[in-house]
Amino acid sequence: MFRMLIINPGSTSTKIAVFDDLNPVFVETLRHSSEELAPYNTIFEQYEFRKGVILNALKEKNIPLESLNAVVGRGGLLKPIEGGTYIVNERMLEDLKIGVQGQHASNLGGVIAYEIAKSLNIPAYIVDPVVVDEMDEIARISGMPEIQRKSIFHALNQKAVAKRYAKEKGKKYEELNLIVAHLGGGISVGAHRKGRVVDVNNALDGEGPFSPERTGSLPVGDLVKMCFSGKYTLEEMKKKITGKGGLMAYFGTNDARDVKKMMDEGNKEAELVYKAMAYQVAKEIGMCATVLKGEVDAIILTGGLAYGKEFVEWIKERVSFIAPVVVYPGEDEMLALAEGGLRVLRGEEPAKEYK
Ligand SMILES: Nc1ncnc2c1ncn2[C@@H]1O[C@H](COP(=O)(O)OP(=O)(O)O)[C@@H](O)[C@H]1O
Ligand SMILES: CCCC(=O)OP(=O)(O)O
Repeated sequence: MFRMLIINPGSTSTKIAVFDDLNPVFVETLRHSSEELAPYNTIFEQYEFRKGVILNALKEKNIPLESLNAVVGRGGLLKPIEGGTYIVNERMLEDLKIGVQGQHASNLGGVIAYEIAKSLNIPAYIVDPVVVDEMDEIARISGMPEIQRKSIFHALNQKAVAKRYAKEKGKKYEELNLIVAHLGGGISVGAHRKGRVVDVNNALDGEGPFSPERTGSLPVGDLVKMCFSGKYTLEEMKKKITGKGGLMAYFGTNDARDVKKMMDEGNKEAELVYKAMAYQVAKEIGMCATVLKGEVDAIILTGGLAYGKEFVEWIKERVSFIAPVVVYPGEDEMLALAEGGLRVLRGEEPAKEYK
């Protein structure tokens, strides 16, 4: 039996679990409000806070660190790589620390996993990081030669729920065409063609639907004017797009439940913006249907926002004509991380090396 600590830092939460093989000993989601994270200017500044939260959870559950055989973290903004389980090595650590493709909480997954594992002399892994890249060449063309579209998305959960759906239908993931919308702090909508995510919006950096804390795509001309208005620094503009965009910008909260409450209390702006977020998700799903030439076996809605019944209904009413809609609220990421770690610990596959 192998005992693994699983670490999954998201933009609005830290998810922690301990698995004995594939049996969860405990799984916990600690949500972080925007106020709680406000004092930290960079993701890396959150290191001690997030690590502390993880070590406290282990202490509270009376799980001795020495009982662990490996630590598995959600992987961050590395260079584009193929999916799979990677050993955390020095080169990866460096790229996670500098944020070679940007800043996101998942960068801390590998770093914290490495630090905890190092002190125990056990291995640290990451699985299917947010930079898994299976995009078709045609999808990379942006319309401006200097800019290429990038694959940055909830690869771990999108793949995990797509495989779960396939299993439930008695099919192979590689036999199906699926559209998966991960609705979390960031939102990504991916076109999965026969087991490959051939197109997906960059969920981090100004593409796709707006989300609890991101703007998604914006009218480019207006954005350029704002950038050159002299009112904002580069850092301020970046924060407006990622971290302080979307629901945060309109209402000062990244918690969709707060916005729902405002809507229920009669706030018309809250209703309009919450509905607009669902509208943009539906439009993105429609785009993915064209990528798959209309041959779509199912549309899967997942992530924290998929717990919102109205939110799901607003999407469904616009996309149900494309294919059956299946809802898996929350995520399957913790089990997917444990599965990825265990395959390597059991010697079923070698850990990949990040170069
Ligand atoms: N019951 C619910 N109804 C509506 N939204 C919810 C519910 N539970 C969580 N959420 C929203 O889901 C979002 C976080 O999703 P999650 O997938 O956990 O994010 P991340 O992993 O990116 O931090 C937050 O905006 C949160 O308010
Ligand atoms: C960086 C892409 C994945 C993402 O947006 O994750 P969160 O929703 O956890 O912020």
